[in-house]
Amino acid sequence: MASNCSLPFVYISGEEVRRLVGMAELIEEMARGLRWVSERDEGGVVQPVRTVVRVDKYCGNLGLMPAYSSKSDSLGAKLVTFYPHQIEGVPSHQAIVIVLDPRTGTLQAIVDGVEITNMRTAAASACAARALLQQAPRVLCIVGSGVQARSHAEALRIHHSFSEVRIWGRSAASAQRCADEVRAKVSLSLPDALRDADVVVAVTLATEPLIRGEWLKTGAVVISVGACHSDWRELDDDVMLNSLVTVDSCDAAMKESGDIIQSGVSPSNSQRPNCVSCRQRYLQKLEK
Ligand SMILES: NC(=O)C1=CN([C@@H]2O[C@H](COP(=O)(O)OP(=O)(O)OC[C@H]3O[C@@H](n4cnc5c(N)ncnc54)[C@H](O)[C@@H]3O)[C@@H](O)[C@H]2O)C=CC1
Ligand SMILES: O=C(O)C1=NCCCC1
Repeated sequence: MASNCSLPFVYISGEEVRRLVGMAELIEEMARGLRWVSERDEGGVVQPVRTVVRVDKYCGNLGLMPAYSSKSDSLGAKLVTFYPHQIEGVPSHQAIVIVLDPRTGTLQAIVDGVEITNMRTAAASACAARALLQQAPRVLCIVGSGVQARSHAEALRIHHSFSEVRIWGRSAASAQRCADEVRAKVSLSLPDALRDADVVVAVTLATEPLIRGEWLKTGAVVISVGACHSDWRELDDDVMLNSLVTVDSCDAAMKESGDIIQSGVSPSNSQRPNCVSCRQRYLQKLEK
């Protein structure tokens, strides 16, 4: 169902989102949006770090994510729940997005946010890979075999032709299903999956470090998507302390990224420029 014309606003389903938005186009939109965010005041984006309401009784979380962009003149908010202890048949992440008229504040649309979250997250990772890779990558390793594993396999192939895509999952059966769906190879051992990988995507709900620095190729680009809670981890201290750590928002990373908070990496340390705009300045400095 695309919309209900008897309502004063439209409802856009996940299927409709998928039909209306292509991944390649979304990657370009994300690149534009990330640039505006990095430009701070000049970019015209007002996007406070999200508020996360903990639903401790059920080990759940509710994220409230409002934003306004003056350049695209768009106003809205996403409400997202993430419940790491999955119940069979219930997605671990569920969301809706509301779109408001920026001139009046009137509700214009309610959009299913599940598909948006799946696609947008992977599109942002594809932008990061494109910006950070120094040369054409050969091997992609995806750690995790859920929804984000699938969307990342799609998004990262748009700008790169990998000769090998590997999937590792803690459940071999789930990794195999995911690998079959995305035309990848399943790896039963994590160190083997990571060996010589040029791009590594971490998309699990792990709460303890899974990926060790000693298993990574020097120069690998590691895209950390999970561990988006101060209590969660995916990367060990070796990875965090011996890498150039680049984030989209220093404020959000310092509040939410378990890998950054618990390893003690500081985005304010100028020797390790950690946000996209700091990195751009750093790269310019290197070129001089
Ligand atoms: N940074 C961002 O903007 C976003 C981050 N995420 C995060 O990405 C991660 C993946 O999300 P989805 O694919 O949607 O979730 P999902 O529930 O579809 O898949 C999660 C995967 O993690 C695996 N897993 C769970 N616990 C594990 C453990 N201890 N060790 C190894 N694997 C484990 C599961 O078996 C499953 O393969 C989550 O942490 C999620 O919160 C999701 C959306 C946006
Ligand atoms: O940005 C998002 O959307 C999410 N981030 C962290 C986990 C829930 C969804």
